[in-house]
Amino acid sequence: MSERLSRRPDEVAPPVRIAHIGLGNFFRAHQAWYTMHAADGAGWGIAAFTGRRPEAARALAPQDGLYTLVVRGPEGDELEVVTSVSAVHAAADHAAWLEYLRDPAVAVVTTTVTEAGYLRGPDGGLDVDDADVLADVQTLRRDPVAPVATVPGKIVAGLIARQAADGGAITVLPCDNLPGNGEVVGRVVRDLGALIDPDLLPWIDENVDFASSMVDRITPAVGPETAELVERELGVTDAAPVATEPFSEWVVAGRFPAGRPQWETAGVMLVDDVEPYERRKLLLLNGAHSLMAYAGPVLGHETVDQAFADEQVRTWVERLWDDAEAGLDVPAEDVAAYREALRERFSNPRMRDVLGRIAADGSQKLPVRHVPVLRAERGAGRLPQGAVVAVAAWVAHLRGAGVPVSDVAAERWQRLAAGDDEQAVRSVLGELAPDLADDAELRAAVVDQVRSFESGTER
Ligand SMILES: NC(=O)c1ccc[n+]([C@@H]2O[C@H](COP(=O)([O-])OP(=O)(O)OC[C@H]3O[C@@H](n4cnc5c(N)ncnc54)[C@H](O)[C@@H]3O)[C@@H](O)[C@H]2O)c1
Ligand SMILES: O=P(O)(O)OC[C@@H](O)[C@@H](O)[C@H](O)[C@H](O)CO
Repeated sequence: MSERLSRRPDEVAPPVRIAHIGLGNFFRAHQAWYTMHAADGAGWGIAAFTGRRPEAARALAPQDGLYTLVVRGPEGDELEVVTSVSAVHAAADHAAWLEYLRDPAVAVVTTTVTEAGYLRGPDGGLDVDDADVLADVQTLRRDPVAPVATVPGKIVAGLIARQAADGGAITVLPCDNLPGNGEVVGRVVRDLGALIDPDLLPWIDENVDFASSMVDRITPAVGPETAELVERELGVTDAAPVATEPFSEWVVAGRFPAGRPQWETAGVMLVDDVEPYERRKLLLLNGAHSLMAYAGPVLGHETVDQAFADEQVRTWVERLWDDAEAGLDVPAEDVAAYREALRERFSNPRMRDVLGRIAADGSQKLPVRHVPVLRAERGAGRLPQGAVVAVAAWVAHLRGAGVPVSDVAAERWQRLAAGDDEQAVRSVLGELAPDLADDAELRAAVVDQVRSFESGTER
């Protein structure tokens, strides 16, 4: 067995200036990589906390935060050891979290905790009925430095600690696939802050910059072959390697009052408004991903490249892209180039991006990836066939077709989708977008498609 990957005695970890929650694969393939490649990256270390379970921190701590990023091109792999993660902590290490947030040198908090991790209620604000949120409210009212469990709870606790320590201004930069992710975080943090201490809100308004970002780099779950490859190629044991694709984009809008790495020198686009980029990515890439995640397994496919090689699936995806294009505020030639890049990215056979990864938490994703297209196209009097297939495939998935359901709100949505298919489609559409449930032509198209998925007549 080879030696464990770790820093040599002369290799100093960069000083911590970023605190991150969600030590998953994507953070390690994306934000940590950009930070390392920034011209001033040697001055920007990241203290990364797991979101819930401690395993990722346990794997990375003996490696001093180092891990190998395997970039899987269609022809071969490139390996690189990422050095920007200076410290790793389990989610439960709340004292360490507060200490970083008190430190004026820490200028940015980033998050990758999935769409569900922000705990939004039906109106987009904090879900104040959620048991974990309620528990955090009680805890923080009792003792602002006591351990809390939710992401909004941790951010609020950190801001309370920073205010008390006079740590100064800071940026919170979410990196999850959510439109207006900065606004989303700003809202849940303020909602929670108001329940703990109304005096916190003016401090937040003055000192906290909620920045937004569009993030893009397809990063599949990691299998054992990745560690075997690292061992073979680099001659070290790495308990936490990550595999990703060559393509990468990060578009960021924020004020960064306490500073930030020179991310633009590593290819990050700093803009005033991320919305057009975000919309393009969510409707085209993520919309197609979700369509394939529900429809692909019904047709016998396990991975994105297998599904995309199926002529029927590809036709649906192209149709979905046609449907979405009308609602994009991006020049037509950019959309054409983006679609062409997606065709290549989805066809990369070496990624082995399993559809089950993408299928999780559809209840958080369809409202963002498909409902805007359904609304816009129905408003224009057209029937968007691609979005119809995506919704129908999700309904069939909730009813037992394809990969097993894994969703934070599985019980509620499976209940809505159960029983008579016409009623099921009406209920699911009504919950996704009440205005769409009254649309008989749309309902009929979705019902037809659900029936063909369930009867196997797609083949
Ligand atoms: N993987 C990708 O291709 C990709 C690309 C762009 C954006 N993203 C964004 O990154 C997120 C994470 O993807 P990943 O590939 O790193 O997944 P992952 O499974 O490797 O990591 C998920 C991370 O989220 C944390 N988490 C999950 N639920 C949480 C909760 N309720 N509260 C707190 N933390 C929670 C986990 O602890 C873990 O750290 C995605 O949901 C997406 O929004 C992923
Ligand atoms: O990460 P999620 O769960 O929001 O969505 C699943 C995929 O669509 C997503 O991870 C893409 O791979 C990613 O957004 C590409 O940048």
